[in-house]
Amino acid sequence: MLTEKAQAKINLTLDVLHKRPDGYHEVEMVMQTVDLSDHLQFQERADAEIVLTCTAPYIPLDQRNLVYQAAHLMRETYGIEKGIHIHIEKRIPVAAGLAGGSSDAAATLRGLNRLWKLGLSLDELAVLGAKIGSDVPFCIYGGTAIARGRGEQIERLPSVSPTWVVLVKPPIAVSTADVYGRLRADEIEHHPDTAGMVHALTTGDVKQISAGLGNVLENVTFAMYPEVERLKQQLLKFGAQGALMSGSGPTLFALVEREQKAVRICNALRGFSREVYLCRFF
Ligand SMILES: C[C@](O)(CO)[C@H](O)COP(=O)(O)OP(=O)(O)OC[C@H]1O[C@@H](n2ccc(N)nc2=O)[C@H](O)[C@@H]1O
Ligand SMILES: Nc1ncnc2c1ncn2[C@@H]1O[C@H](COP(=O)(O)OP(=O)(O)OP(=O)(O)O)[C@@H](O)[C@H]1O
Repeated sequence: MLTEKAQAKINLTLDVLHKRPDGYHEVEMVMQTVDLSDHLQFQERADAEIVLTCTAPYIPLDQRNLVYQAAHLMRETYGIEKGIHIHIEKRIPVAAGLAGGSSDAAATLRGLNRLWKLGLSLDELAVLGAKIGSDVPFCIYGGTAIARGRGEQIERLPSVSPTWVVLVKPPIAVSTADVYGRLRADEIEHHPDTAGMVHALTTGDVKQISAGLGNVLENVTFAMYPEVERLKQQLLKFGAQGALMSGSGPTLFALVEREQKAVRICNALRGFSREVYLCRFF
């Protein structure tokens, strides 16, 4: 049996440049993985089936699951007829803006590449991953990177110091397509400074990184779910230097310099939310 971890991601910046003729949005985002991860186990089967099991209920285990799509794509592309059982131990909150499904798909591509001894590079896996979803290529590499295009063009950045991250997820699920669908790309007033964030990351200074956080999807999700904005205000009130919504939301995060302070913020948040996580850049 082979295992693979699937890390959650946060968007330190998320900028939309314009809407494209193909319906997707041209983005520029600074992405970072954190050490909150799903655990996947791969076991070969004697038949030719793709079988999924998952610890979390309500997640589809058929073609709708991105893990199924990744396994199917690998078999089709490389003419593999072997069956596979993939067990997903879910720890990343679902429909949260943390790329849980995308990261599971990326881990499946990496895991099957090893299991079936295909010898593919990460760059080759990222090209396959883009066929499944815009966030999948970044999840193939993990770490710190700038994503451009519809999110699939990845420029990897040097790894940064393992900053503490407080995550809090309001009890709602947000559809990424809905949020992009409501965005008016030509009416965005404040674009985050991507280059500034890349520079701030090189200093490792949490204050400077926090000051540069920005996500143009925040206002769209806040308008749909005002409780997300209220929770962001709570996070700031509890002493976070900066806070931001990740991806299309609704998860919010704050970067914190010292562990003790991060623990204090988590404890304060637990009075308001059942889903609070303490993790680090990974
Ligand atoms: C919000 C982010 O998670 C930030 O990292 C990503 O931009 C979205 O990545 P994702 O969930 O992997 O997105 P996909 O599964 O490729 O697309 C879901 C839907 O989001 C919209 N979408 C996605 C990416 C993009 N650059 N422009 C878009 O308009 C499209 O309506 C698409 O149908
Ligand atoms: N392996 C998977 N894990 C979780 N959800 C999955 C998976 N495969 C498909 N899905 C479906 O995808 C939907 C979105 O889940 P996911 O957790 O990937 O969202 P997300 O974290 O908001 O992603 P992103 O940040 O890329 O927009 C869920 O409603 C779920 O039914």
